[in-house]
Amino acid sequence: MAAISSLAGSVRERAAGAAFDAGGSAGASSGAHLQTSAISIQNCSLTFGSVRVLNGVSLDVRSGEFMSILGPSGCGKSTLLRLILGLLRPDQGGGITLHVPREEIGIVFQKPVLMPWQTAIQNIELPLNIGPQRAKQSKAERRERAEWTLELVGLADFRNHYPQQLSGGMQQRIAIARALAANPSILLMDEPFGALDEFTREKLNIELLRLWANPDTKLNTVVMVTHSIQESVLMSDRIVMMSPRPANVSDIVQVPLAHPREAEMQELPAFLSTVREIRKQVKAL
Ligand SMILES: Nc1ncnc2c1ncn2[C@@H]1O[C@H](COP(=O)(O)OP(=O)(O)OP(=O)(O)O)[C@@H](O)[C@H]1O
Repeated sequence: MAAISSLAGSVRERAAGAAFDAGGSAGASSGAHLQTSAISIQNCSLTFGSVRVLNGVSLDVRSGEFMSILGPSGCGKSTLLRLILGLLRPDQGGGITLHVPREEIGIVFQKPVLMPWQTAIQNIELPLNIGPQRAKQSKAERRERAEWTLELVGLADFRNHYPQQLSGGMQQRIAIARALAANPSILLMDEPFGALDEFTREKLNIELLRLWANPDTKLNTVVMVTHSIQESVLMSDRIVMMSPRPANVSDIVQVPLAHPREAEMQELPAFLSTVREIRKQVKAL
């Protein structure tokens, strides 16, 4: 298995579904595989004590898409991910419909949350050993799966290193490998690259897109919370703009760029105009 940084050759063709015309009128041109729903959020509201956080949020995440969620700090983006995960329940509204089994949803947080006393490979294996995978796979199969994802994120040479012996970017790669080890079809990511320097961040942006497109993984749909407009445009098919709290979906922006994405695309007029459009909307919020 090649490391993710060299997987460009095995990228699954997403261009058919995501090659939108430069004018941005992509709604009708997206491929059929993007039209079925992976997650449906129907008119969900949520209040913490006296603070109303989400106010009638409705959103359909399409199967096969890369969706980013942008919005002001504290508006409820992480809360929305926790609703999808079933860690919170809406106190009003229709609810959340998952169109895949819950165990097919993986999560990556801003901080890698690795066990400092466990090596890279042990950290990846941990959820397999305590989660539903334990009953489904033998110890040897779980180890093999963990080794495979470690290789997938390009860190096979660091399998016996402890978290404190790894850089921040490497630790986040381990967290991504840990999420992928359970073979999710949907990955929820809460500011996964927010704590990284710009260079590492851009590198991991592209690596994640390669993983998403790699046909050897089951990963199909990604929902990523981010504070970076550039990152959201570089990576996403659609960007959900949330309003300030009590939050609602204020707009959904279709990104007029084809896949596979490359860092150099950030110089394209379509990239720059989308960033400008979103920046204008953020100012107006
Ligand atoms: N368990 C909780 N109990 C009470 N209030 C909470 C709880 N979790 C979140 N909140 C509040 O809900 C609001 C939304 O929080 P959330 O973390 O979802 O925002 P966010 O948009 O992800 O913020 P940021 O962009 O700064 O990470 C905040 O006002 C926060 O204080």
